[in-house]
Amino acid sequence: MNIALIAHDKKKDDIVSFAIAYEKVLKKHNLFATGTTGLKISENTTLDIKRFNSGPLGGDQQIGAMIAVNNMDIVIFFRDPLTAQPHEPDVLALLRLCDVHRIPLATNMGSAELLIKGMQRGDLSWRKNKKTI
Ligand SMILES: O=C(CO)COP(=O)(O)O
Repeated sequence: MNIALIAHDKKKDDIVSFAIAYEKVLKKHNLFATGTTGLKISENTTLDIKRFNSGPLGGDQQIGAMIAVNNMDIVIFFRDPLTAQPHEPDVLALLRLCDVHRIPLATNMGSAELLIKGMQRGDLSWRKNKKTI
């Protein structure tokens, strides 16, 4: 599976904790991240991650482009609902594309855990028959 990991600054500690907790599972998949999120995860785990630009510099859009061509299977995006982001339109566009293309999306730790556990038990195997909309 291709999995995107993204977090706003106040949620970086959460995504690092998540990556550490699920490192063994995540290691078996192709991981992608926005710039700073990917850096923090790399510094704290042994995970191999393809890093895109930082979010405000287009990283959300780069991940969105993968979603648009049906090349992303899961998006884990710990967004900060209490802080205005300079690139809010990009954030909304990314969330919107997940819904357009029916890509499983988790925006907090609880839902991310459910997604990963579901993936482990095969709940997302329908993603193997990747069809565009
Ligand atoms: O801003 C982000 C998502 O909208 C995340 O970007 P960074 O991982 O570069 O901090």
